[in-house]
Amino acid sequence: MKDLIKKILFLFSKKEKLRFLLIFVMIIIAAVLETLGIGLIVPFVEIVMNSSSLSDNQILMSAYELFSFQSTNDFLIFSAIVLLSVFILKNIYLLFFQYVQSLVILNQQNQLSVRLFKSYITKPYTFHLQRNSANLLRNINNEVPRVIYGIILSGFQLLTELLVIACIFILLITIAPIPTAISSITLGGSVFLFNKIFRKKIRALGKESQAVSGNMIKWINQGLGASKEIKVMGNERFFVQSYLKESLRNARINRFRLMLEQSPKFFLEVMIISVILGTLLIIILQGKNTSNVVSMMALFAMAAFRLMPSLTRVMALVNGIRFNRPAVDTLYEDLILDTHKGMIKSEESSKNGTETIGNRERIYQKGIELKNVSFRYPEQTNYSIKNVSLSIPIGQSVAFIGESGAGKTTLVDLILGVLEPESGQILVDDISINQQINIWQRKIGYIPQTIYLSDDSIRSNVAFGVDPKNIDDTEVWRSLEQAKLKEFVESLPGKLDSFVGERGVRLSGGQRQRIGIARALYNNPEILVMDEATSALDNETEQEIMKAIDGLKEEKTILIIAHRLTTIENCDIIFQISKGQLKESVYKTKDAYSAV
Ligand SMILES: Nc1ncnc2c1ncn2[C@@H]1O[C@H](COP(=O)(O)OP(=O)(O)OP(=O)(O)O)[C@@H](O)[C@H]1O
Repeated sequence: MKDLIKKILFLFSKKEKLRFLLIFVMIIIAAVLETLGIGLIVPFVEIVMNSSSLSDNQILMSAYELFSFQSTNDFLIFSAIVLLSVFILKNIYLLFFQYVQSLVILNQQNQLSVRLFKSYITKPYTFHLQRNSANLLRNINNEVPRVIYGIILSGFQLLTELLVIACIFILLITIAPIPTAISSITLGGSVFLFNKIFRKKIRALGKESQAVSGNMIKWINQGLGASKEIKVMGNERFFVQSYLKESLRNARINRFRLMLEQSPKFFLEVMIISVILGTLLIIILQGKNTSNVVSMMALFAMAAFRLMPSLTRVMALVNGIRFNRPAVDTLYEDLILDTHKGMIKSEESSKNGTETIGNRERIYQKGIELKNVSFRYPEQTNYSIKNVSLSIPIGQSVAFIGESGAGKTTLVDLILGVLEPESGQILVDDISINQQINIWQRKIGYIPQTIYLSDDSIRSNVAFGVDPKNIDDTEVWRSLEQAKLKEFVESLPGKLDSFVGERGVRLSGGQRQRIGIARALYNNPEILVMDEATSALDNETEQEIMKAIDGLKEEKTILIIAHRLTTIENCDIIFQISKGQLKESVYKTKDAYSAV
């Protein structure tokens, strides 16, 4: 419990917590108004049924005298107006409360989802290598609402119900201490036992439900994501069956959960009836007179009538909170990791703050230098890069070659700064890239092996992640021309506005690759990094693009990972990588040689 509260408090800022406190206060006022409304009906009905009861009620009598009513009927009309006004005010308040509650709750849900998305998108690349995107999607879309509704809102409702129960308990214990004490112990004990028996099961179900909902998204993602391969292989059935299996697990969990939600009601009814009967027997055995017994009976029956739904709700809410508990753990773990990382990052940037700002417009002059760099992927024992030292002078074009799995992509990812070396240093113009990561990455145009295209226009795919109102069409056309795609785009009826389809399905493999190249060139980067970017192209197109890239050689530093010798024939330096190590360096131009 303490741990749960600590984690919840961590998830929200001080301002957000205050907003929740406001909701809680408003819930209590709503409960008081609800009770007041019901409470006022009883004396009103009493006066209607029997006007002489007016003189028995001190409060009513003083109101009667204060306003100097002439007859009971006048007083009745007045009471009816008061009662109606209380109900109108109460309902206006409740409407207002519902509005504030949905405003705060939905806003909080929104804020937490955005915070989580931001945290995922800014996490190190290694985080994404280890986590399945289906689970991240589930956390943002399903787990956040589970925390907001299943924990926060349920928590407030639980507190309100406990408050009501406490009030009724105080009332009962002052009127009939012994029967109340005995019945409370019996009832409380059995509720405690019931909870103890099912506590672990509910928590386990909550955890399982979390895993299952992630798996369900995963199977849909995989099935729809590889629809072509699946069609060709004809194994649609496997994916449908795998989804069905998870979906059935989900149904079983929900069936269990619903049973556990419903069963307290039946369990409590039996318990309350036994307690009332037991209490009556105690009262009778205590030898009190019959009229006293009848009024006690009425009191206990009324209390039971009010307590029953409250207790049922308390148990259902406690179960719900337990079921949804794993969602808090997941968000907490993902966000606390982010906070620590964020703290390190902000410390680093403040340390180098002056340098970072001062060099925003800097142009690299010397080169990139790797000093004894080693790297291992998380949870791996083998090093993917071992003790690599090399220099890349600015303005040179460099090729990385080597067998499949040699470590070329890993080495380039280290230079890009998306992976961090376990040991060694990567310097650009004698400064570690860690200390200038934002500036460094802004200077790079990167073309990966597989280009991710969004279901958007060619314009937005080339100027990827740029606000549409800031996109410069001249630059888009310029980069399309450099990527040898201008003619094709000009031939399309929609030109730059043409949509490429999900993951670019409306384009050929080569066209997709060239959009990727245009994207990397859009910002006119100083450094161009190509990871087998032309491997999907036919020889002729590749030659054409490489010619265009060669044309950029004067102004850019170019890093290319390539398999085909034709791709690298014009490079100044060739680094051969083998089993994570630098096996050979070939310097083809005098310039490159002297610069190293
Ligand atoms: N996310 C990862 N987790 C664990 N090991 C990885 C991961 N990515 C790559 N590796 C391993 O690191 C080594 C180097 O991989 P890398 O992708 O850098 O090779 P490569 O030379 O680019 O190969 P290719 O030419 O086939 O693309 C390989 O042994 C690979 O299995």
